[in-house]
Order: sequence, then structure tokens, then C-alpha cells
Amino acid sequence: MTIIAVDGPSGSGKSSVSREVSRRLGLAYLDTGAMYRAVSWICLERQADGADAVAELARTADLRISTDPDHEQVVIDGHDVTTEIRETRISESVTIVSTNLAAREALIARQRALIEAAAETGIVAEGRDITTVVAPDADVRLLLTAREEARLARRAKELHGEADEHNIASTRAQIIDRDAADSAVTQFITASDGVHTLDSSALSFEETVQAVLDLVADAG
Ligand SMILES: Nc1ncnc2c1ncn2[C@@H]1O[C@H](COP(=O)(O)OP(=O)(O)OP(=O)(O)O)[C@@H](O)[C@H]1O
Ligand SMILES: Nc1ccn([C@H]2C[C@H](O)[C@@H](COP(=O)(O)O)O2)c(=O)n1
Repeated sequence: MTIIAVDGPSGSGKSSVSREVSRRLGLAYLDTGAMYRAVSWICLERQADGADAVAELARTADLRISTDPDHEQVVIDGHDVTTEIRETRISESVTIVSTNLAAREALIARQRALIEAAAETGIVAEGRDITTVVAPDADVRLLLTAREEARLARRAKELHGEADEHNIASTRAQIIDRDAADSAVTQFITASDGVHTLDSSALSFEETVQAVLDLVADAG
């Protein structure tokens, strides 16, 4: 089976590039960040109080995520949260899950099971710890990076339509502060041994997708 593991900081292009690569190669696609976001959603919904309550929900919630790159869907305990998990309130609260080690353990086990379930088609899985913890034996392991100003400008443009000074400033918490919190529990700023680094700062989206496809072809 083909497993392509992609990590990187927020706004580096992991999700959009990985989704497109999986489409072009006919592979499944797993957005592990969406799983952290869904658990964050249910924690807010249930007003989970404290680290144990958060970990318990990560272990027990009925979490379903589509691995079809053309059908984005995340359902938790019967609620379709596909759109809601992208809201700012979730981006700003998701570190209650991502920095909780017991919650991480539960989600990592679920992610490994999803990757295993896609054995026949192969899969592109992306997040913060896929190359190092979730699938360290993946066929291709990639750290997708981009300079801070490029990542801020991309996310500001995506959220507000324009990357002016004001929009970039209001996006900062979602990108820089969240990465700082997540860096305490996962290593996604520098590549581990055997992991390729691709800096997309000066590349267009299409050029980045092509660079990943070239890397996969070289590995095959
Ligand atoms: N090489 C690129 N050049 C320009 N824009 C890009 C490039 N790669 C991705 N983008 C755009 O940047 C934005 C952020 O990309 P994406 O959501 O894929 O990042 P991410 O790393 O998954 O972020 P997060 O971890 O916060 O979810 C999107 O609007 C995407 O279309
Ligand atoms: N494998 C992963 C995936 C995601 N996270 C964290 C990082 C973010 O704070 C949050 C949401 O991720 P995003 O949708 O922005 O990629 O989940 C992680 O710790 N490990």
C-alpha cells in the first residue's frame, strides 16, 4: 500500500496540497487536524471541564471522517460538524485537545486504524505528527513548510479575501499562537531524519502539488 505522510505548520498548505495530491494519485485522504477540531467541537458542546473530561471525549465520542478527497465530511456523535469545525471559535480552542497527551493518544490510535482501513487504495495523511508518530514507516514522508509571512498572508486571504495589514494581524493568533502551543507537544518545525522538506513560500499552489508528485515518483 502507498502511504504518504505530510506534516507542517499552520497555513503551510498541508490540507489543500495533500487533498489535491490524493485526487491526482487516486488515493484516500485523511485530514487529522479535522479530528482534533471535531473533538474540540464536542468538548465545547458538552462543556467538558478539565483535561480528564477532554481525554474521555477523545476516547469515547463516535467520530466519523470521510477519507474521500472529493467528499469532505466530519460527523461526531451524530452531528455533522464539517463546516462548524472551521469556525474561528474552534481554531482558537482546539489546543485544549491537541495539547492533551491522553486525548492525542486516543486520536493517534483512531488515525492509525483509518490509515490501515485505506490499505487497498493507499492514502495521503496530513497533520503535525504523521511523519514521526502516526505513520513513521510511510513510503513518503514530507514536511511542508513556508515562511511565516507567506502563511499569514495565505490564511488572511482565505478568511478575508485580502491580505492587508489589518487582516494579517487578526489572523496571527490562529496561526502563530496555535503553532507555538502545539510545538510543546509535537515536532513539526524541522524535519526528522528521513523526512523530506519542501518550502512552498515561493511556489504557487500548482507548483507545490507538482513538487510533491515529483517526490512521490522519485520514491517509487
Ligand atoms: N503554494 C501555495 N501558494 C499559495 N497559496 C497556497 C499554497 N498552498 C496553499 N495555499 C493556500 O493557503 C491557504 C492555507 O492552506 P491550507 O489550509 O492547506 O494550510 P494548512 O497547512 O492545512 O493549514 P492548517 O494546518 O491551519 O489547517 C489555503 O487558502 C490554500 O489554498
Ligand atoms: N496530527 C495533528 C493534526 C492536528 N493537530 C492540531 C494542530 C492544530 O492546533 C489543530 C487543528 O489542526 P489544523 O486543522 O489547523 O491542521 O490540531 C495536531 O496536534 N496533530
